[in-house]
Amino acid sequence: MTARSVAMSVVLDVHEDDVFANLALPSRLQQARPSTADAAFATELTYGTLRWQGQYDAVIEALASRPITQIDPEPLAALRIGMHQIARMRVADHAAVHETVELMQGQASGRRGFVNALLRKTAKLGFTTILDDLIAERSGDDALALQHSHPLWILQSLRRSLAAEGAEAELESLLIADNDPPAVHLAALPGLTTRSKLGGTHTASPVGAALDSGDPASHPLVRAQQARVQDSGSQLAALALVRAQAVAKGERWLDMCAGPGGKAALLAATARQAGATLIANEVQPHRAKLVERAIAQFETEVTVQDGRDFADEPDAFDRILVDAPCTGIGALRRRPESRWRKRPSDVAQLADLQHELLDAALTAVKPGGIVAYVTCSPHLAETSGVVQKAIRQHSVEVLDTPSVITQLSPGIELGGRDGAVQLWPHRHETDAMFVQLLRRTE
Ligand SMILES: C[S@@+](CC[C@H](N)C(=O)[O-])C[C@H]1O[C@@H](n2cnc3c(N)ncnc32)[C@H](O)[C@@H]1O
Repeated sequence: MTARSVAMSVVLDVHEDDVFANLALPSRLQQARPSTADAAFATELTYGTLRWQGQYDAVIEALASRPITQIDPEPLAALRIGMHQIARMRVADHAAVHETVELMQGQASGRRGFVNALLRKTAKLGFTTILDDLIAERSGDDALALQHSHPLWILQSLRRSLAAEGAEAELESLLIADNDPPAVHLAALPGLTTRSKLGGTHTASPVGAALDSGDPASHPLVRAQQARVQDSGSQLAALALVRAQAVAKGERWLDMCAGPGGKAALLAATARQAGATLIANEVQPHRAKLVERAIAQFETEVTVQDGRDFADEPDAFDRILVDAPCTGIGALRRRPESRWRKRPSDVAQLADLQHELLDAALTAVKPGGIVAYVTCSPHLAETSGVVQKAIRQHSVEVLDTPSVITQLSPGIELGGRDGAVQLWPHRHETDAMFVQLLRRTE
């Protein structure tokens, strides 16, 4: 398999079978065993194509004079990866066209001809010229969405979320950051290693470092299970639960939605140091297995149940992390295809589930105990909306989350948000994590 055919097969599977590119690509590369340079080429071609798909589809539709939905999957995948080579990779136009059409070997000649003609036309007219004309035909958020390859509904929900903290002017910086492949962040597991041993540069998290380059899986401390790959925003969110108030020996902690176990590992390491006990829960059995693997060294119990059922265990925990299932639109940098997969209709359904999970947590936590409500989405319906509803229904004190995060990350610049913290890729170089700490007061 060549680098291009690896990219083509992943792009096709992402659309046809809903696979995740960050899982499919490594396994395809393992089978193909390309050189380091070819692996890098395949990675850039796959992720870049998925990230900028909004622009490529607009150009394809304009040149083909028909909607994307009327183009068969194979020619569409070939056109998308051909466009990415022409638009954003250092590949000569003739090579981009020729090599991409080669990927269509075995396909009907009509399909090959169609891909060939459209890519040639793109190269001849110039991708940027075609795109600029399309952007000029639109206005306002429609134009911005095309320019930055975001679905309109996501762009508008990001706009509303920034506006809620008086920072709407930062929207374009955020859209640019969303399209920037993020640096790999490591977390030093407390009690096992320290961040000064990780190398790289320090991040916003007190246990975090950003790697300049290299494969994180071969980092000696990752191999020794003393450090993990984890976004610094996620690190801060997990540590905020611990830092919210002093930990007493013997405390019981619950990570209600733990899969695949990133925050659970950080909490388990911290719990061991502090003399607390963590239970990590996950509803999906295959994700619970990932949690078991992530925290195997900590003798932490993993349960497999619906988090909402913890409502049947009132006053059982001193601290609960509700890292709720969400649209994930705060982590677009890491999951290039996710922006095209989510629908606006997902939000209301998720917000109901998020509310039920937070509701259960506020019952299962002891009076005086802490709940951290966390999402990797800044959407107001998934963040403040869920928290406000819970506050109306429970006796809780809304804790000053910004001051807890500032203790963890002195000097961090946080926007005002009713006691909550919203992190942003463009400002903090983290995913757009939302964190709200609540103390049960009854
Ligand atoms: C945002 S992810 C959690 C990420 C995790 N905390 C970490 O840091 O690795 C949300 C998780 O919640 C799980 N989930 C979804 N519905 C749930 C439910 N009703 N009860 C418990 N977990 C649920 C999902 O399967 C997913 O693994």
